[in-house]
Amino acid sequence: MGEETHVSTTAVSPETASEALAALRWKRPLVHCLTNDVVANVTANALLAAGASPVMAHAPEEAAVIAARAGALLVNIGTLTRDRVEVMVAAAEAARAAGAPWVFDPVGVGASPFRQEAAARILAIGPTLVKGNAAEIVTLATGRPAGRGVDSEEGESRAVQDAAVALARRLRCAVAATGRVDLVTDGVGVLQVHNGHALMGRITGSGCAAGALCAAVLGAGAPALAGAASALAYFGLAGERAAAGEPGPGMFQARLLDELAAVTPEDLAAGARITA
Ligand SMILES: Nc1ncnc2c1ncn2[C@@H]1O[C@H](COP(=O)(O)OP(=O)(O)O)[C@@H](O)[C@H]1O
Ligand SMILES: Cc1ncsc1CCOP(=O)(O)O
Ligand SMILES: [Mg+2]
Repeated sequence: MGEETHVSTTAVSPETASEALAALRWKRPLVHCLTNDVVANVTANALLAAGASPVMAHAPEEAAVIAARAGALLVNIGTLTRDRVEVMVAAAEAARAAGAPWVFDPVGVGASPFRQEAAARILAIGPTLVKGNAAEIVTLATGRPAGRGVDSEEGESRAVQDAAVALARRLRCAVAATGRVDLVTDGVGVLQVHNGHALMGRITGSGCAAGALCAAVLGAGAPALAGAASALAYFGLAGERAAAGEPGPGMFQARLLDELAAVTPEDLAAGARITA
């Protein structure tokens, strides 16, 4: 892939991130999650801790109805089945028709042709934001599987940024590629979110929670680029605080939930590290 150029965007200010969190706490958006079996519980807890209202509903009889009434929809393909693909397509179409933001998390998309084909169908509906780890974003952008299973193994590189920008341009939506530094782009500007801690990569469900928190912030009214960067800065700051004292992965996961609840908009104004 050749190198893409991007123009510099005004960095999302810590105040913008702070306002996004305040709006989330005020509006308490209903976030409909079509997510995987591994992380459903921790995702619901993360949304509740943040101040949003989660609902998990996979049944074909109701998924589209609930998606149309929710403040935002999350579509996460972590534990996909043929039936779930149909439910995801119907729910995403309903969210789009209702004008609600929806986030696509292509968990482990490089793991099998089945996931790649499902992702292509879902992406054709037009998500507001695609949020994946670096390998998942590279896979979607290039069509060549990267990563192993659901893990990234993709370092920061110009190739990841180029992939995110190319994908955003092709899909005409915002794209977030997570890792030690998260990249968020609308295909024109690129923001870097420096918040976070290495322990976040040692527990399952941190990427999935990041996608759910992005959906919550967008559901509270934030625009896609600034909203995704704000949500990732908030999550990263909670991770930094949870890692104080170097807990093991188990305690860290519990403390991460506590910190999602404890971080205030004022804390985020002081602690968000987002650059252009
Ligand atoms: N080494 C790291 N340093 C700081 N933050 C990290 C690190 N690894 C992951 N994160 C954070 O953890 C969350 C999940 O990212 P990632 O591990 O890339 O996703 P996934 O779990 O989908 O593979 C993101 O918010 C990201 O910023
Ligand atoms: C381990 C695993 N297997 C299928 S989905 C899943 C969870 C992935 O969670 P995350 O993307 O947040 O690491
Ligand atoms: Mg993930």
